[in-house]
Amino acid sequence: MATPHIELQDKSLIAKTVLMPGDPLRAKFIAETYLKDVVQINGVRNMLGYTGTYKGRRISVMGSGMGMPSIGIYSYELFKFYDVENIIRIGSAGAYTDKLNLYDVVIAKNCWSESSYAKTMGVSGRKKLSATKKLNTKLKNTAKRLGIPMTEGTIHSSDVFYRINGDEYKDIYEKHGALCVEMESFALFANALATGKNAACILTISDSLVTHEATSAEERQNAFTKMMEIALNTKL
Ligand SMILES: O=P(O)(O)O[C@H]1O[C@H](CO)[C@@H](O)[C@H]1O
Ligand SMILES: O=c1cc[nH]c(=O)[nH]1
Repeated sequence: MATPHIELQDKSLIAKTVLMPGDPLRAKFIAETYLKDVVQINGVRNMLGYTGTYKGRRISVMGSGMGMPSIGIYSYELFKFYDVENIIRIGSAGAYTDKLNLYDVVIAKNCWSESSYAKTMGVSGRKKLSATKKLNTKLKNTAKRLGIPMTEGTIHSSDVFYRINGDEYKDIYEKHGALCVEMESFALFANALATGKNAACILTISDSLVTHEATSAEERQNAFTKMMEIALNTKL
């Protein structure tokens, strides 16, 4: 059974755990760099997805696209129609505090958003949704074992990348405690709630709204390997 956005008929070809970067080419990089015995599981709209093995365990990796409507579609189809149990988003984020530097790794304890996604879906009227605690615990243990420092906290899931008021982040940092901004976790966490599945989000700082430092497009695609290795080395 295929869905409108995932062409795969045989759902057994998708692993129970899916790593989900926004960028489909980051998914391709992970498959080519880390996985063995790789098969492509999706190519619809170029939203590349792969299943392979990592240290003998089956794992899938698939792009989500940018923004909540996009990850909302892919993660719902994976949870609801392909029997996926765990989705770990591995994304890039802009820092809201000078305590975070480029390439630092952040794990979302929860995310705050202005988005109406959870309400529209009928899942929650709340503006702050949590990651699945048991997933976060395992991811944090892996990071510790690998010696990779990881900051846990609230993140901001935004509907807008280019805001007219470039200082708005200061209020969001102060009022909601959001350490950094990305654009998908709120919808992913809402879909996990809607389907009774598990979701987490690990991010690499790609730029800073405070210092205006930034990484290149190529680095965002291929160089954020610490978060990939934390997710890949976590047994679920
Ligand atoms: O690097 P990814 O995972 O795409 O994540 C971040 O990058 C994109 C914006 O450049 C948004 O999707 C945001 O959430
Ligand atoms: O959503 C995002 C992702 C990275 N950097 C930002 O400033 N925003």
